[in-house]
Amino acid sequence: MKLLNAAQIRQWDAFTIEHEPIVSLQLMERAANACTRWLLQHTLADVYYIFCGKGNNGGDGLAIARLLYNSGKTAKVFILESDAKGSEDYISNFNILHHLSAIPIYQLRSEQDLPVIPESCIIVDALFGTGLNRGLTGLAAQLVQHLNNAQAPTIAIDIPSGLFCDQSSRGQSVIRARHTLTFQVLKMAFLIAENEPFFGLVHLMDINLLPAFPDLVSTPFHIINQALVQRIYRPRAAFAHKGNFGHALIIAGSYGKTGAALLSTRSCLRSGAGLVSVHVPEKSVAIMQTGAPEAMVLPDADATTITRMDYEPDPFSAIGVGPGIGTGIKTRFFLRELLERETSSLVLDADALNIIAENPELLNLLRPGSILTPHPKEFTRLFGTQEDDFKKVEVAISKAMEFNVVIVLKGHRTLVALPDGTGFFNISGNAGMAKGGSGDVLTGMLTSLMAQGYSSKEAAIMGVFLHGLAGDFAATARGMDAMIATDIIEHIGKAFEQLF
Ligand SMILES: NC(=O)C1=CN([C@@H]2O[C@H](COP(=O)(O)OP(=O)(O)OC[C@H]3O[C@@H](n4cnc5c(N)ncnc54)[C@H](O)[C@@H]3O)[C@@H](O)[C@H]2O)[C@@H](O)CC1
Ligand SMILES: Nc1ncnc2c1ncn2[C@@H]1O[C@H](COP(=O)(O)OP(=O)(O)O)[C@@H](O)[C@H]1O
Ligand SMILES: [K+]
Repeated sequence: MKLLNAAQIRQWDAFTIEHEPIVSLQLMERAANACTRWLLQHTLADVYYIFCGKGNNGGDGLAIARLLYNSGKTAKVFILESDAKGSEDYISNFNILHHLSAIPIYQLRSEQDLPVIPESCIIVDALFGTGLNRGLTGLAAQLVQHLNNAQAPTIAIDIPSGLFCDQSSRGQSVIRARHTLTFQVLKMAFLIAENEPFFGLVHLMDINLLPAFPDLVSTPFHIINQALVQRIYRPRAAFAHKGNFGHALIIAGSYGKTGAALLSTRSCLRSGAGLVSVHVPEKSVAIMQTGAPEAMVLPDADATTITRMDYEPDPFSAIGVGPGIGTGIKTRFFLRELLERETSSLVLDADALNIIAENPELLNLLRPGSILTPHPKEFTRLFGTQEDDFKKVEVAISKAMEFNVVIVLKGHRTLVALPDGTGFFNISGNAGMAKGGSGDVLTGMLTSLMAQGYSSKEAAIMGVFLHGLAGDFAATARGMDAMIATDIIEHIGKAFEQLF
């Protein structure tokens, strides 16, 4: 699914108005109706303090005030005054409201006008929407601070006021909403970690924009959804044999970190590979054979670390390397040798990435289409500190292009950055996965998918989606606090079932 920017969303509104046909004011009424329905269903308050700007976001707020009033609620409207005349639909809604004398309208012209806000009311933030074109200053910034200091919860309409849709809002005055009711589609701002304090829980309000529009525009950004992954997934043929599903090799573990090797191997086994081998330090062999009897074990010559390749890498259809291997000198030599000898693409995670970060020339040895799976700290070690999280997305994509690899920047909204310059955000997964071992599980899944012949782009998109979905099922079964990485593995099968 394409992730549109603010300008494209505006064009989509206009396209719908032109082709449906529907006039702009009716579209605003549709948007306000959807928000009002949500407010009536999900909030218990009788009194709503509705703060409006003079653009269309403010117009939404005025229409919501009227609809809440019609539903028996008390609505008080506060208008952030400016020299602006107000958008056409704002003015229309203002005129309707003006005739309804039961709804008080207060004009905010200076700090003295800022109202006392009762704890028991709901604040509706309709100051600025996707039309924000500069940071908030003056009375607007004071009002935002005033609302953020209030005890009453704030519901933002479309986007918290002051938050930019497509660029960083660091250092700006921004509404901190408990919920955001956003129209039709997610905005990029909601996928970026640094914005978490502002948008709260995001709810999509369907306003029936015409579905034909997104096909007409191009964007480098996409959202990974079930439909996309279903198109990638290839069901297993009934007459298939294990030779059809590749041979995956996991290189993982060191003394005290055999668990990382076990988690990657088990998740690799659970994700469909025909054969799975695992290269571990000699002392880990018995643990591996007991913990993952379906896998074949290649013992290292060294008792406690990975040091040597005593086998040819070529027979393996995919190799995943890194979880728990440490960054010791012999392991560093090993990784260099692997990168020099291996002719196909790899999945590189954890300490493999840390070794590369210390020896950046190794980046030039990566085969095209290799997958790197850094978490934010590993990403910083590899590619330096970025000034904000939007920049991080930009750098991930530019590095994917520069080194012709796939970069999976992990987090709540994992980004799959592709060498063709596009970026795919994953929206499955939950905070229960923020525990040691979850990343090892992802490495096993990606290696398994690559071994089965999925391209690195397909494997990365499908792998992060299934990993998150398995995490969501694990959270339902065990709870976010209690779930562990093993529970994610246990639910990989259920995640695959969603693709049939
Ligand atoms: N027909 C439509 O186009 C629809 C639009 N909708 C609403 O319209 C919103 C977008 O409306 P607009 O494009 O009018 O934009 P806004 O309502 O975000 O307001 C933009 C206005 O504020 C001014 N402004 C921007 N940044 C400012 C700043 N920092 N300080 C002071 N003034 C600033 C702009 O110059 C402009 O006049 C959406 O977020 C959504 O809420 C919805 O009603 C759905 C339908
Ligand atoms: N809050 C969260 N929401 C969704 N997914 C998360 C969250 N926290 C972590 N994850 C996922 O769990 C995995 C953690 O990986 P990583 O940090 O490498 O862990 P590990 O140390 O176990 O290897 C990533 O795939 C990440 O996307
Ligand atoms: K808003």
